[in-house]
Amino acid sequence: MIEIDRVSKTYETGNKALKNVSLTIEDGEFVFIVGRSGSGKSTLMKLLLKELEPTKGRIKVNDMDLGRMPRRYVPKYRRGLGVVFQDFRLLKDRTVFENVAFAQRVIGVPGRVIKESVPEMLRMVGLSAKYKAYPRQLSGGEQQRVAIARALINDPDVLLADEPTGNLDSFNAHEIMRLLDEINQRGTTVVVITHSHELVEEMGKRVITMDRGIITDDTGSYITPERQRFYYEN
Ligand SMILES: Nc1ncnc2c1ncn2[C@@H]1O[C@H](COP(=O)(O)OP(=O)(O)OP(=O)(O)O)[C@@H](O)[C@H]1O
Repeated sequence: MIEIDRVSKTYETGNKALKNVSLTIEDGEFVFIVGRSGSGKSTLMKLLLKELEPTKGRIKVNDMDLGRMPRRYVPKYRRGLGVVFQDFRLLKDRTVFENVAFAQRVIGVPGRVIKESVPEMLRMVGLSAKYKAYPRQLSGGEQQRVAIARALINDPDVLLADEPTGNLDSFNAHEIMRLLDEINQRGTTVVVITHSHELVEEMGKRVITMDRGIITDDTGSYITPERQRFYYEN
């Protein structure tokens, strides 16, 4: 569960990126975060990744209070989250297989396990045939699938995706959304930041709208506003 409790973030420039934002995302939810440029979406993502610290308020992920997390634990915490970006961020000089395997190698997963886990993950994202290819030999949609496979290989509870379809055409964007939905059906909590109204409407999921640092709308949630209020008042 992700619990954001009265969080504000003011940058050194005086820019108030988030103003007293409270939000709960339950295990297993699929949530879109939308809002125009500068509304605070990426700031929220960076706070969740503990790349930034809130100016005020508290963030808990799976009952861990990020503000009290020892520095040495942060890399391990981040590895527990799957992250996907608009620009894929693959290793250009490594194959598809190696890009996914790398995430396991760095945490010391034995080679014999990787030999089984990577092909299985590539099957899940529909890229079994391309395991030997290099990123430059793949389409944008395929590169994003590799990035998703890499994000999921260590079995995170939460997948955070920042504009995952921003560089894709409409067909590939739909395919990636379908894949994220499937991943969510398998039990992973999925949080997607996007500008695409079309995709958001089609998916029929919870949509959190941000504007100038506050949440202006939260629809389609299976947590009622009453429950949210109860939670924060108790
Ligand atoms: N490092 C920074 N220093 C100062 N101000 C910042 C910094 N990063 C973001 N901001 C400001 O904080 C506000 C929120 O920015 P943020 O990047 O979170 O918005 P966003 O909703 O993700 O926008 P976009 O959709 O364009 O990515 C903006 O006013 C932005 O200019």
